Parts: sequence; structure tokens; C-alpha cells
Amino acid sequence: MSQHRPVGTPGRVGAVPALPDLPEATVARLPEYLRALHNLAETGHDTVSSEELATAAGVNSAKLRKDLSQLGSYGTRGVGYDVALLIDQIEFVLGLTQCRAVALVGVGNLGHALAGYAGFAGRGFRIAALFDADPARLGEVINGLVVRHIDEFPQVAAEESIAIGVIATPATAAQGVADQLVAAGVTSILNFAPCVLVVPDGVDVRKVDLAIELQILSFHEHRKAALTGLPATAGSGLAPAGAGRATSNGSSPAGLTALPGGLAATGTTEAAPTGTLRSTNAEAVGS
Ligand SMILES: NC(=O)c1ccc[n+]([C@@H]2O[C@H](COP(=O)([O-])OP(=O)(O)OC[C@H]3O[C@@H](n4cnc5c(N)ncnc54)[C@H](O)[C@@H]3O)[C@@H](O)[C@H]2O)c1
Repeated sequence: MSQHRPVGTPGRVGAVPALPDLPEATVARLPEYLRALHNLAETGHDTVSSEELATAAGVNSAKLRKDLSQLGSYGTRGVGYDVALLIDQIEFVLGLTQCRAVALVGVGNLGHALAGYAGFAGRGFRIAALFDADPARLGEVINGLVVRHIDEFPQVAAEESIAIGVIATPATAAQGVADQLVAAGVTSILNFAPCVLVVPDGVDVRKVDLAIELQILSFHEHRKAALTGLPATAGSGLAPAGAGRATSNGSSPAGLTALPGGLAATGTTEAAPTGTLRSTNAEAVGS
């Protein structure tokens, strides 16, 4: 049983030690563990069992143990994981041992909310610059930052060492903005615009789309209604215990729900992982 720092030393500016090549789904869960660990630390916990941490992070404990073992962290039998050390390990692997400068492009409704959010700093990020293309928005000060014209991006990106850009423009402008960001040296983009961005190899894109999350919830609502035999619009609650194989609304006795075009949905239900951003430009990150 061990809980050692996997590789390198946190805080080494400029050094790029080898890091474990983790599955994307594991990477997506590490921030959940980190959030839970910070809450535990703030409430006076020095150690935590895998079961407690899994519950706090909303994942299954076997999955958590497997994830953490990939960081070289196995906890101590009968004691659990050292909370402070595990925070260090995860922050190191996530590259959060330095505060990262982020630029936000598109300071409209969503951009204003993001620019005004105070919570990024505590999670390792500093909104360093704001950009827009609308002359009416230029010069506005939000949280101490002046909104600048997007054409100033290359200069500011160099001055502020910006490697991460957030796009909150309309979809029609997002690809052009992404091209400008990449040309200026940005290698990671968080895209809120509802479109797929084309970027060169070596540039990572993650897409956040709350409408997609709602559509997934809609699927589960639709499915629960089908399983309970109630109309989808009835706002019904969960099926009672043992009622998961209800056969009305087109369900077969084997729990298969008839779909348009002769398709069938199986009777197993697994809720989408909570708090998981969907997704990279290419694919959703599940559990
Ligand atoms: N991911 C989500 O869950 C989610 C939620 C809400 C909105 N959105 C998306 O976020 C984006 C912004 O939404 P909004 O309601 O804030 O829109 P908005 O119209 O209020 O703001 C968009 C801003 O982008 C600026 N802009 C346009 N072209 C630009 C360019 N080339 N360079 C720099 N800035 C430019 C505009 O001047 C404007 O200030 C939209 O694409 C919207 O669909 C996503």
C-alpha cells in the first residue's frame, strides 16, 4: 500500500516531467475527486476511505480505486487515503500547481457571467483577458478587466502567456475565433458555441453544451415515463421498486420499448454521470 507522488515534483516551473497516459474518462473524474477532497480538507478530514471519497465524488468506489491506482496512489489499508497528499497528487497530474491564464472571447450574456464568476481562481485559473468584436462592448470593465478588440489577441496572449481560450461567441463566429486563437499560440479551447471546431493536431477542444445535457435528461424522463406507463408529459416520478419492466407504452415483456422505425431500447437504465462536461470536440466523456 503506498501513496507516493507519481512522477516529477510539483512546482517545477518549466520542467515537463513524464506523466501517466490516463484514459480520458479517468481524467474527467479527477476534478470530481479533487473537489470532494478539498471539501473534506475544509471540514477537517485528514484521511478518507475509498468508499467515502467515492460517495463524495459521486462515483463507484471500485472505479475510484482503479483511477487512483493509475496515479500510483493505493491508500493505506485500514486508514484510507491521506487527503492532503492526494490533493497534491491530483493537482500535480492535472497541471494545477501553477495558476493558468485564460482568455475569454465573446463578452455577451454568457461571457459576462463567465467573466464575473469569482470561482475560477480557487480552482487554478485566472481570467487574464476579455475580447469581443463589437465596438459597443470595447472598453467595458468587468471584474477589473477591460474588454479589448479580438485583433489585440496575439499581443495580449504573448504578454499574458495565454494557452487556454474560452469561446462564447455565436456559433457563426466560433471557427474564425478558434483560428485566431490557434494562430496566436493557444493550444486548448473551451467552446461554448454550439458547433464543432476544426483545429490542428496538438490543439485540444472541449465543448460545453447545456442543451445537450438537458436533452440527455429528457431522454431519461421519456424513458422513465415509458417504463411506468405514464405519459411523458405527466411529470411522473421514478418507477416504484420492481416496476422497471412495465410493459405499457409499447414495451415488450422483455423490457424493450418500441421506437419509431422498429428500433428498440433495452430495459437497463444508467443515469448519465453527474457534473460531467460533454465533451471533447470529438466525443463525450462518460464514466
Ligand atoms: N454551452 C452552453 O451551455 C451555452 C449556454 C448559453 C449560450 N451558449 C452559446 O454561447 C454563445 C454566446 O451566447 P450569448 O447568449 O452570450 O450570446 P451574445 O450574442 O449575448 O454574445 C456573443 C458575443 O460574442 C461577440 N462576438 C461575435 N463575433 C465575435 C468575434 N468574431 N470575435 C469576438 N467576439 C465576437 C458578440 O459581439 C457578443 O458580445 C452562443 O454561441 C450560444 O449559443 C452556450
